[in-house]
Order: sequence, then structure tokens, then C-alpha cells
Amino acid sequence: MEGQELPCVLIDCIGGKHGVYEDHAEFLKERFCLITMKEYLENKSFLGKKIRAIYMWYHKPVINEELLQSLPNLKIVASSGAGVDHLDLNLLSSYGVKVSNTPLTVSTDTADLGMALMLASSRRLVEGHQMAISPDTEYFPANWLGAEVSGATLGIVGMGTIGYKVAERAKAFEMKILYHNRKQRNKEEEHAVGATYCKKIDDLLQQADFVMLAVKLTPQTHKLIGKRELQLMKPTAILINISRGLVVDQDALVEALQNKVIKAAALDVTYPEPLPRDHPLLKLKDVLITPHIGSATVKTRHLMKENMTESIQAGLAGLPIPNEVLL
Ligand SMILES: O=CC(=O)O
Repeated sequence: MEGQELPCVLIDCIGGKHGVYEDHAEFLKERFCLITMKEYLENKSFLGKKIRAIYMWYHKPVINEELLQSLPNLKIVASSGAGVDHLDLNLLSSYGVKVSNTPLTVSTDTADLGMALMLASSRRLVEGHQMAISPDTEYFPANWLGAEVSGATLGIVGMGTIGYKVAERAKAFEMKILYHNRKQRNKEEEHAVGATYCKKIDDLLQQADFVMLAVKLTPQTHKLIGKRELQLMKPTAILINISRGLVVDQDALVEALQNKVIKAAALDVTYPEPLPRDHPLLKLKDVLITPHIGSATVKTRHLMKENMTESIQAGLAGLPIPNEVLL
């Protein structure tokens, strides 16, 4: 690359709680001229014309029409993760900007986390830990009861890449697997993991001991699980959400948990994130919340960075973009 000008790529910032990891930034700097939002805002008219791609790490920087108008040479937005509900795809397309994501990279870890949430909530791991480390050493594990995962019925809502990986894992736990897809049934995959298709989500909700949400957030899945759906679930059932908070009507979930309509919930996603500290979900004993960490492992985040880099390079070279998100 010596002697050649590196393409300018906008990032939010480096380091801190939300920025691009320092070692990722080093990798990126060998390939791109990185411009942080702060640098861009200080010299908008000059840098705006130079920026050709946005490396959008966990939804940052926020892209709106004002930003798009000031980046006349923007060709591609590489977004980390699978979901693209934080992007206005129509708006980007109207500016001729392509979009990529990293769906395959995140699926294994997200499915692993789904299993971890299912096991942790059913076996009450967080409560158990609190008890084990409490000053009161006179606790009685003999009266400690959870729900069994092995052999139980798992209902997967959304058998996409992540949902399928959850099913593969659940098979090893000898679970009975039900699934519901809004659009298509995949008989081959279904057969491979021994899953049963439920045309109606209601059938799945009524039978499952664990309901795992792995759908994309779209207008059709917005608050897909509300009061009616929660009431269909067994009073012993546990709801696990590894998709997006807005797939669940959170007020209805709080009410269902308070009234023991369902047993428990394990959520990697909520709305907003994080929840306000006085939110009722944070006060309920049968709720386990993780801070949206589906893909948060060293290996996956590293692969995401590589995928995003490849997409930017392909987009700028006019080549087919790996993981291009089409409208
Ligand atoms: O939430 C994470 C993702 O969309 O991959």
C-alpha cells in the first residue's frame, strides 16, 4: 500500500465503552485512513468529501440524512452484527449507499448464549451464586429446585441461522424441538435437527417449556410476544430473548411475570438498552438480563472486524460485497 492513499473510513471513536477496540483500530489503520466522528465534525467540509465508507461498530456512528448529505462520496456502510433494524435501508439506498452486515459470524456465539440463558435461568444460576457467596453459610441446597432442560420442549421462534444453531445444540440436550417461522418452512433443516414445524405460533407457545426468540426485528415481529401470547404459555415456561427487545411487549412481560402467568424470563436484549435503573424488570427475581452480549467473544468480534473490512474493500473496488444487505 506504500505510496498509495488509503481510503477514508468514518468510525465513531476508538476505545472506551462503545468505541472500536484499540487492536481492531490498529488492524484497520493498516488498510484505511480512519476518521473519528470528532475529527470529522471539526473539519466537516474537507473530510466529508474524503469519506468513502462507514465502519459502523455496534450502531455507531448514528447515520441520519444530515450525515448522508455531507458525505457525497460515501459508497458503503459496513454494519457489525446481524440485525440491521438500526439502519434506514431505504434512505441509504436513495443515496446510492450499499450496506453489509456479519450474520454468519455472530450466529454460533448468539446460539451459545441462548443455551447459556436457558440453562442459567432454568437452574437459577445467578440466585445460586448469590446464595453461595452470601455471608449466610447456612443455606440449604437440599430445597433448591430448578427446571430440567434435558428432555424438555423448546420452542424456537425464528429458525434462521441463529435459530437453527440453537436447535442443533438443543438436540444434544435431547430436547423436543418445535419451531415457528412466519414465512418459510425448511423441511431439510427440520429433519436434520429433528424439529417439528408449528404453522401457528400459538401451538408452539402452548406446548413449549422454553420459548426462545431468534427472529429479526421487522414491523411484523414488533411486539410479536404480547399479553395474549404470554397467556398462551405454560405457567412453568421460561421466555428467552436473543433477538431484539422490541420483539416482546415489555409491559406485558412485566405483568405476566408479576402475576405468575409464566415462570421466568432470560433476556439478552431489552428496550431501551440499558434499562432505566428503576425499571420493574430489574426488580423481579425470576428475570435474568445480560447486556446484549450475543456475539461478545474475542474470536467472533475479531471475525466481524475482518468481515466488515472485506465488505468495505469489495464495496470500494466495485466488487460483489460479502454479506450485502439487500432491500
Ligand atoms: O445484536 C447483535 C446482532 O445483530 O448481531
